[in-house]
Amino acid sequence: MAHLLSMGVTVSPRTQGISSSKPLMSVLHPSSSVPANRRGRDSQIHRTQKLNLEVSPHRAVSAVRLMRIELGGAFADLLNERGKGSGDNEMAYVERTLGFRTRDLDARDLRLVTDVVGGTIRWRRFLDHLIVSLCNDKNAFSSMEPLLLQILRIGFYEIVKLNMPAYAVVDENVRLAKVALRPGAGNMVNGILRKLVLLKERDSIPIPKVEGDDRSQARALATLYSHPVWMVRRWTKYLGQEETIRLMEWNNREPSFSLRANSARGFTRGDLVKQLDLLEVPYELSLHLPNFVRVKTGLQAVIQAGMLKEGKCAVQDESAGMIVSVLDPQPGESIIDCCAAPGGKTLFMASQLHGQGMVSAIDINEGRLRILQEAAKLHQVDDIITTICADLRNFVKSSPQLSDKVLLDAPCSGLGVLSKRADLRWNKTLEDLEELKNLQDELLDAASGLVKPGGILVYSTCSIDPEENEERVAAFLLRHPAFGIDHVQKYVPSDYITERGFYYSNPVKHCLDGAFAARLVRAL
Ligand SMILES: C[S@@+](CC[C@H](N)C(=O)[O-])C[C@H]1O[C@@H](n2cnc3c(N)ncnc32)[C@H](O)[C@@H]1O
Repeated sequence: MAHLLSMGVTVSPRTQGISSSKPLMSVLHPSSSVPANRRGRDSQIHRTQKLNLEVSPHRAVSAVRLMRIELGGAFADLLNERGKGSGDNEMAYVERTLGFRTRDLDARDLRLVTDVVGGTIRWRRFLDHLIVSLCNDKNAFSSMEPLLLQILRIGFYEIVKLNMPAYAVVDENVRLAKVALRPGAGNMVNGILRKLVLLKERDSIPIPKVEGDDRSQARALATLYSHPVWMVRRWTKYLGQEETIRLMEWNNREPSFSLRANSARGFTRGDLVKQLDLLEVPYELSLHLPNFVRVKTGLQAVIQAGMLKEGKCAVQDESAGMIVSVLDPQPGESIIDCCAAPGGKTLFMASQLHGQGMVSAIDINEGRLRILQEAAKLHQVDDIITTICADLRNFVKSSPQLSDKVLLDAPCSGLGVLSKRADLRWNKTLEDLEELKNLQDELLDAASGLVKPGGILVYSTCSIDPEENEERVAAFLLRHPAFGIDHVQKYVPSDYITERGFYYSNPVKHCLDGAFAARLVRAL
């Protein structure tokens, strides 16, 4: 289940003359790869010879992970069991990339890697603004080699945002640059970081001023709160400047997570709470969903205790859980989940059928669908889930099957989950949004063809953008007069209901991910 949480990262490659398809090792150390047949035989000697006890492990691991994310389009996997929980896996990357290992990561190092990688990605625009401001030669930034840039970003983040002891941060990052690159790189890191420390001591870090016309203000806010300018402009238009700032502050906070006890395995919220107590993981009970608890810290302990792997619980935001509440699955019903993978909502819906009924889970992505199938077995709901790998738009043409309830959890911009998906803000463009809107319309048309007369169609997204939400529903209703809005008052708390009777969770107001759902009923 942990991979359901993977943070897909495809930050556009900052190529700087380096092809993103080249392995990182060949980029940094072209001659140091070890032939596969020698690796086993020499591994013990190799491990000891390459061990570097001077470099701080969390910084080496963070720098390499940031490189993988930015150059390789790798997955951040901030919560992935293999990515984060296993120091061995990380260390193999470090060794392949930097040419040495550090001592193994302990629990504190692992927490620091999560904080530093997530924070450095979130604050990238702001950190780069500071780095550019402090470079003597402005070209130095644009031509900076990728590893050096990541080391600088880490140092800046640790000093400015984590308020870590400044001179220790300088020393550690200088050492990393010297060992991983060359002495000259260490000197450069030393010069820039020391400048930053001085400015911080004098309280004169160069902060952009929010002034001038709308465009200049948006640019300054985008730097100050580290978001793309287009997002700031768009949100200012819909929400006003104050709310936009609050939203960006929310997106920059460390996210909290919710766990859903898997009732299909007979595991209750009471059982979950007992286990969390044993693991000393602090939690709050969800006010709205009986199977959910919120955890701010300690998710790693839950993962390491094997609770996700055993299918006892799943990580699922309450905002996503309430989309299932809007659909309101009942035992005996036939449900089609049109864009199902990796299956968070499919599994929750299936658990509510108590073994009676059927969920058909359709998705175009075979790999993600496989994750769903495995999770369904773990969660002991595989007997009532059928997976279908298809483009929904084609599936509907060939399928005569009509269902009681249809969920279309549409592909969307993800603008409601930027606090959890640290990198997402840098991957999305305004053009993506336009393309997505067309796809959402086509998928809505297709999904509506699967609803039986009197049946329910739920359209949902994890976006806070009205053009992906209310506007898509309004356009759909114009095209499909046989459908009407079914007010969600019976299904979610009133605080989450919009004027038009849709479900909407607002990150700033509800301290959850942003999500939207419309419940539409087909005339008899
Ligand atoms: C927002 S995600 C679904 C998340 C899922 N409902 C959950 O709760 O885990 C959107 C999904 O739509 C799928 N998708 C995109 N285009 C599709 C299409 N034309 N037909 C079917 N599935 C599609 C993607 O592969 C992706 O898995």
